[in-house]
Amino acid sequence: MGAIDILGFWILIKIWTIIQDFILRIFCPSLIPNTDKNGVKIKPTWEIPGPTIWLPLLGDALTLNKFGGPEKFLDYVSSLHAKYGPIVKTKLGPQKFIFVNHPALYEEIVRSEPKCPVSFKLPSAEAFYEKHKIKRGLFFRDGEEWREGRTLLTQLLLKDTGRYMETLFDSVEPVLQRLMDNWTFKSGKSKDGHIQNIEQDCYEFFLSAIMTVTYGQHFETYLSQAGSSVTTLAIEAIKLNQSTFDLNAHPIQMATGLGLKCWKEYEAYTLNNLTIGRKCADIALETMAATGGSLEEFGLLYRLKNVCNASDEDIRVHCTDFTVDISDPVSLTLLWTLYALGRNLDVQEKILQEIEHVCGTGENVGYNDFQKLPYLNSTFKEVMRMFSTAQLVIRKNAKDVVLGGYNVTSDYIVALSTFSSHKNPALFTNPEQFWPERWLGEERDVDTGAMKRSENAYFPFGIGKRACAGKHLVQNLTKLFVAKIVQNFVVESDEVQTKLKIMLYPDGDMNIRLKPR
Ligand code: HEM
Repeated sequence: MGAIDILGFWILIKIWTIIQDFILRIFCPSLIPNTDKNGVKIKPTWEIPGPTIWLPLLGDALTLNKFGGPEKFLDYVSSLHAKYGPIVKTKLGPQKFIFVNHPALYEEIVRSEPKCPVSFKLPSAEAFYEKHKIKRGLFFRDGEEWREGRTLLTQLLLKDTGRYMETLFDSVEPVLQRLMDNWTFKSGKSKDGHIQNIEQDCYEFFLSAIMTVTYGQHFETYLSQAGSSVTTLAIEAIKLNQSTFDLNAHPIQMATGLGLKCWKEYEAYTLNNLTIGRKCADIALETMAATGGSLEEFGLLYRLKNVCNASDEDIRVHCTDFTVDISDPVSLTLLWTLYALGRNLDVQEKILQEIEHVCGTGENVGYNDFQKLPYLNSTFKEVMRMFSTAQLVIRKNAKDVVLGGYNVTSDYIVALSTFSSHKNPALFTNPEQFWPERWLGEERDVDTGAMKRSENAYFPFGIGKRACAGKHLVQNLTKLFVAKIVQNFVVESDEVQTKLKIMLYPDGDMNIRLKPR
């Protein structure tokens, strides 16, 4: 074979490779072998391990059903990781999922985030927006609109949190005291200290606390002028959560098209919430304009208007989010906190001893004390590890991304489960044990001495650029709550299992008993 023949053959092969690549790129883009910047081959999406999908319409829904259906979704995800490893591909109904469960993969997700990561919205929220086009806060924003809102909320809630936060949290003290009085009364009425309707009490406390922080101590006047009350908002928030769960268990087009009860309820509660929230913000804004106002009197509203220079429309939208849209994760966190304390009497005693040592017996614990209360801080971290109410962090990518050496096409949503990660025995010693001490030092493997815990495996408030903007607020509010509880009561609780209803719920009645100290 002469040199010309070899060259001809080589050219033919090259042309064939180009044609093959062209055909694959058009018809099966996920089959194209790719390489990363170090020349390492990137494997196609279909090579990601996962259950074989025999029924394209159902996907792996039958296996999920074997675990107990959508409420046991987290157990299903953990079983996939146990069987297939830290990166798993599956399909449930029409939705394609990639689940990841390793700190290195979370880091990759954060590293490859675009300037404005796209938010994941539940189908119910998308359908509501499609129909009503009401402007919403950060959760519902993307692109530049999100970036502007995020900059505003970062300035408001995550930066310069010293003296300003102290003032805000001081204003919560009377709200907390009212709750203690209510629970002292309720526990006295029952033989064993059982607190009736504790879930609603947690919602009412959170709503009162966040509204005090957002609008100042006169919030109840604005709320009543807007046509509602804390109790009504709490009851509707609980009902809204149920209808959101019911609605998302159906194909959304079917639910909206047939006007199913869950869609009608969801629509009515959401509309009502948004109307009340916006009215309340308007009334508070008018009152502040008329009186001049101060941080002590008008809380975040004052700061939004006078320090952050936010527009009235932005103020309406964000304050509505804080006050009528975020009650579920926080109220449930308070409930799980009581549960965890109730199962661990020794933890309550240690927190109380620490408080008495640092602040004195019976003294109010304030925002500035937290840095001197490491055991209280660790207890909060441990509650959020074991009972992280937002159990799934979801990313919807606008473009294909590379994860764990695989190309992940944009038709998949990428989901991280705190349930799987926070209970991974490779990363947390005895993960099923409630043990605040783990956060006080390093966790090391008993046999090898190697570092065990990875901070990156812990993400109760999400990861990357879209991580929770309200995390400081929640941390501090919950710590005030815990301090007050252990100063006033001994908490007891009966064991319950968990279930997923968008958020992490108790699977059964939460029996909390409070014995006054
Ligand atoms: C225990 C209570 C809470 C939990 C567990 C929680 C958790 C989360 C999580 C997991 C995300 C998504 C993060 C991601 O996708 O990576 C998020 C986003 C967000 N949270 Fe929270 N959150 C809580 C309370 C709050 C509160 C009280 C506020 C406001 C006062 C708040 C404001 C927000 C906002 C505005 C976003 C959207 C951020 C964005 O898209 O840029 N959260 N939260």
